[in-house]
Amino acid sequence: MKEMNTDICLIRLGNTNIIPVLDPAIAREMLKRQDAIFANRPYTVGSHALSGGYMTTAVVPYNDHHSGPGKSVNIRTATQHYCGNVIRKMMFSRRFFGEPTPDGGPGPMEVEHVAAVFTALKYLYSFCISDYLPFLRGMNLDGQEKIVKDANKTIRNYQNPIIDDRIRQWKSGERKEMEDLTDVLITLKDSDGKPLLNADEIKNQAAEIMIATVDNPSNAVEWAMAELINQPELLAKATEEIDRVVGKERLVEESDIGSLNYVKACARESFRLHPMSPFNVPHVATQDTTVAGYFIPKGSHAMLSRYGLGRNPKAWADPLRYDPERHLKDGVEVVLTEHDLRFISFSTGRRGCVAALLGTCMTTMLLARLIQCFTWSPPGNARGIDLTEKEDELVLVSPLTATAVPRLAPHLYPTITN
Ligand code: HEM
Repeated sequence: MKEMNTDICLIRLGNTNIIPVLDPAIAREMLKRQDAIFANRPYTVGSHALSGGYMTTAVVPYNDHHSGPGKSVNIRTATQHYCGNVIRKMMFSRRFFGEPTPDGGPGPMEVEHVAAVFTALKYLYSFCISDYLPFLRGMNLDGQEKIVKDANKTIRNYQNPIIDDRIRQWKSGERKEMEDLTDVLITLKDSDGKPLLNADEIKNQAAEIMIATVDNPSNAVEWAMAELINQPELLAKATEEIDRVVGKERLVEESDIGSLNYVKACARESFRLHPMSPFNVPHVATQDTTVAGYFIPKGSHAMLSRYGLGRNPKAWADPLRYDPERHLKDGVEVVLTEHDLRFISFSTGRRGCVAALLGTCMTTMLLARLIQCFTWSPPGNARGIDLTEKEDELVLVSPLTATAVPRLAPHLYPTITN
């Protein structure tokens, strides 16, 4: 893929009639502005929002089993809801919708919100006949349109009232300070100083950000944990690195990420071997081009195989083996981006992910905290984790469940408030 003609301009297709596509220019501007908002705070966006996961308290209630044999934890719930918490905090200044469960776990409203986001994501990559024959739109021939519309409605039912209220606050002058990404979207201006986005556009962008954030980090961390629990010697190395860099007196912070090379190598290996989806989002060539000797006529749909690239034996020795150490080189910092496309994490180029830094922070922080905070083993009497993939998706066939025993002092497991 290195031979790719850089003049090629790729744009994105796929269920776009139903799921809005975030304009990358707006996204970049937004992320830039967001940095500025948080720069004046005593915390960075990362350390504030990223510590908002459930993994230390709610999913693994500390007092239940600190000195006991440990408790079974659904790691998929923890990783998916962590991502939901982080992006809701950044978008709407609130981690949760509704009330949590009595033990502090994700309550029914958040479960519904996050589930709807994952449903929308699942169908983003599906072949949908009306994407190719638009006159079929609205007929719900393959059932996908209704599923995605319902999911989209659920997402918006939670988000849109907050956005409407926020627009009202800005109009009435009640709100003057920017707090989060909703404020950024509302106050973006065009070159004439007029609001860049109307209410519907803001709602579309918010829905897109929610959809863009949650699947990759949560899936990569779930797979990394499954692989590491099955290879305890690798888990021990990651734990040793965290204890050496961070110690056991405080939690991993965003500022530690640069030094956690082994943990990042584990996450990077997870992106290589276990991508969230078999293909990158579809693109279309806007002009004739040649890639690796193959002529690609204008208008062709280009689907890069995430699965195929990451497991290509020409690029990776023993490609099916989970081996984080293949990414370690003396004196070189491990990153989760891969611009040579030997596998796809954030992709690259004009339509590559706009949030590689945030995605790296979320993934590394989540994985590092899970490893730092608990000693993990297979659940019950199981001898290992079943690494079978689901038949129609690349996720683990069943949500990863493992036994967790806290390994830090009790005061380091704070109760998270909104
Ligand atoms: C580990 C985390 C993440 C990974 C691995 C990831 C990966 C990707 C990939 C593979 C694409 C498609 C690129 C292409 O079409 O070639 C993409 C696009 C995108 N991502 Fe991410 N992403 C992550 C997190 C995020 C987050 C946190 C946000 C926003 C807050 C985000 C926003 C976007 C947007 C807006 C696009 C569309 C860009 C465009 O179409 O031009 N991503 N991401």
